[in-house]
Amino acid sequence: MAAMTKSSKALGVICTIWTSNDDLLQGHAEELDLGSDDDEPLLIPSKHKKSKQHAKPLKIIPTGSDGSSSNSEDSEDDDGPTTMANMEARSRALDAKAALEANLDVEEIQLAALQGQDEEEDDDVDMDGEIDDGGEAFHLPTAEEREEERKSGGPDVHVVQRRMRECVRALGNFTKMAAKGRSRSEYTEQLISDIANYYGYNEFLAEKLFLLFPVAEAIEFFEANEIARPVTIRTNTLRTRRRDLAQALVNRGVNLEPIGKWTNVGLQVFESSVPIGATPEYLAGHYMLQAASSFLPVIALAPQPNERVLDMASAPGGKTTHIAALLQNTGVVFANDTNKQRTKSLTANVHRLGCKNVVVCSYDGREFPKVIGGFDRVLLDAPCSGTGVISKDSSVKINKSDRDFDLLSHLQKQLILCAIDSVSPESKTGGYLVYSTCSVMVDENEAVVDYALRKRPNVKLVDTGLEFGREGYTKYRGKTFNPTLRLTRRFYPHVHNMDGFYVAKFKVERKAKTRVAADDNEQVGSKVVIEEEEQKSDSGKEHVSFDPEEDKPYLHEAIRRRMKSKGLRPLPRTKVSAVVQSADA
Ligand SMILES: C[S@@+](CC[C@H](N)C(=O)[O-])C[C@H]1O[C@@H](n2cnc3c(N)ncnc32)[C@H](O)[C@@H]1O
Repeated sequence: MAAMTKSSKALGVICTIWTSNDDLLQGHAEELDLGSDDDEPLLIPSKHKKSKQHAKPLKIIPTGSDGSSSNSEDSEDDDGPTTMANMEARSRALDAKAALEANLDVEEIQLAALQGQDEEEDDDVDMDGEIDDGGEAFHLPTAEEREEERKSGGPDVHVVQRRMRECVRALGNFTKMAAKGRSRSEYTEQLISDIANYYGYNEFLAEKLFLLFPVAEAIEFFEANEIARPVTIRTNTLRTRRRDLAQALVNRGVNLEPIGKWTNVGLQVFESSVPIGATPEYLAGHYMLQAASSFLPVIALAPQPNERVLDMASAPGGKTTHIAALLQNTGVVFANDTNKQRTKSLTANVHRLGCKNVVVCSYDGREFPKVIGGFDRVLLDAPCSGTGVISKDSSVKINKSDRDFDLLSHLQKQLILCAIDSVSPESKTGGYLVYSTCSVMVDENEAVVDYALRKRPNVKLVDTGLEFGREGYTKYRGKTFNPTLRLTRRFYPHVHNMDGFYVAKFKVERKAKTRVAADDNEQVGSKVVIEEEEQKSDSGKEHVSFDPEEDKPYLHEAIRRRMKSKGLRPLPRTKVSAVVQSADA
C-alpha cells in the first residue's frame, strides 16, 4: 500500500486553471509579489501543481463551474475528423469535460457537508473521482489506531481520501452521520490531521487555515492552493495603452484577454510562445508581471495627480510603479523598503517602467514619520506570512509556527501605527492609508486593523471602493472586532481565482481635542476639562509606545536576522540577549 507523501495527490480540482506557468514566466520576474521579507527568489515556480486537466485558465473572479464549459459549439460528440480548423474547438471541449469531471470531487464534498448522505447509497464518487463501492462501513480510528498508523509510516492515500470525505460528511450532519459515542472534535481532529498529511502542511498551519472556513469550503481552499493562479500583467500606462500592448503581444503569439471589468490595465495571459518576462515590450517597460490581487491595494489607495505618497514596504515595486502611473508621473512616491537587497529590483523596475516621480529609500518602516511624514496617502503592503500565496510558495506549508505569527502580527501593529502617523490629516485631496497583506490570517489582518482603530481614535475605516471581495471578520473565534471591519475586504484563491489577499482603507482625521463639561452643559464656562486624546503630536515619536521588555525577543530576532542577511553567523540567542541588555544599559 502506498503511504501518504507530503503534498501528494490532490483531491481533484475546483476550477480549470493553467498549470504550467513556469515557461510563461521565464525572464525577469522580480516584480512578482511575495509576502515574506526573506531573501528567497522572488519567483518560486510551483512544484506541486495538481490538476487533472491542463485546460485554459478560468477568468479571474469567476471560478468553479462557471465559464469553463461555456462554449456549447465545441461539442465533443461531433464525429468528424479532427482538422486544423476544428482542433482548437475540440481541445477546448475536452478541457471543459475534464474540468466538469474533476469538479465532481469538490461538489460531492459540498453536498456531503450540506445534507449528509444517504447511508444506503450504493455507488459513490470518491474524492479522486473514482467509484467507491460502498465497501465496509467507515470507521473513525481511535487515538491508539492513529498512533499505530503513524508508526507504520502513515495511511494509504485512498484510506485518507475516504476518511476525509467521511469526516466532512459527518461534520455536515453530525447527529445523523457521526458514529455513536464519537465527538465532533474527534472528527475535526482526524480531518485536520488528514488534510495536513494529504496536502503536506504542518498540523499547526493546517488547523489555523481549516478554522477560517466552513468544513467543505476549507477543502476547496486547500485544493486551490495546489493550483497555480493565472498569469497576469499590468499595462504600464506611462508607456503604452492596454489595447496597443495587447496587440503587440498577440502579434508575438501571446494568447491573452482583459482580466475583468474591475481593472482597465490588467491582462490575463493564457498561453504564449515567448517568455512573458523577456519580450521587447517587457524590456521597454510596457508592462509589469504582476499578480491580479496586487492591483487591489493600489486601486483602493486611488492616488490623485500631484499627491505625495509613501509606499512603506515597497520592494520589488509592483505597487509603487502602479501608484506612479496613476499619479501620471506627477507628485512624488517615496518607495521605501527595509531590505536594501530588495531595493535593487525596486530601482530596476522604477527605471524600466519610466517612473520619474519615485524616490527609493531604505529605512525600517517603523522609523516613519521621523524620516519624513505629512503624506497625502500611505500604502502599507505589510510583510506577512504569505498564507495567501501558498500556490506560489509551498514552503509556507511547513515553515510557519505560532511564534512566526506572533512576530509578524507584532511587527504589523508597529508598522501600521507609523503608517497612520505618516498621513497628513490636513491633506486637501487625500488623508488615506491602505493596509494590505497577502495573508488570509485574522491575526495579520483584522486583528491588526482593529488594534490600529483602538490606538488611534482619529482614524476610521472607509469603503475600499473594490467591487468584490468578502467582508472582513467582525467576530472571529471569540474575538470581537470593531463592527466597521466589515468594510475591509478578503480575497481567496478558491473564490476569486486570485492569491489570498486582504485590503483595508483608513481615513485619517485631525486629532480632535475633546471638550468635556465637568458637570452639565449649563455649567459650560465655569469648569471645562480638556481631555487630550491618547496621541500627542504629529511627530509620531510619542505614538508608538511599546513596552521595551516585551519588545526584547523581537529585537533579538531582528539582530540575528540582520547578521544572517549580511552573511555573518548569527550570535546564539543568549549572546544576542546580552548585546541588547548592554545596549539598554
Ligand atoms: C509584501 S512585500 C512588499 C511587496 C511590494 N509592495 C510590491 O508590491 O512589490 C513586503 C516587503 O516588506 C519589507 N519589509 C519587511 N519588514 C519591513 C520593515 N520593518 N520596514 C519596511 N519594510 C519592511 C520586505 O523587505 C518586503 O519587501
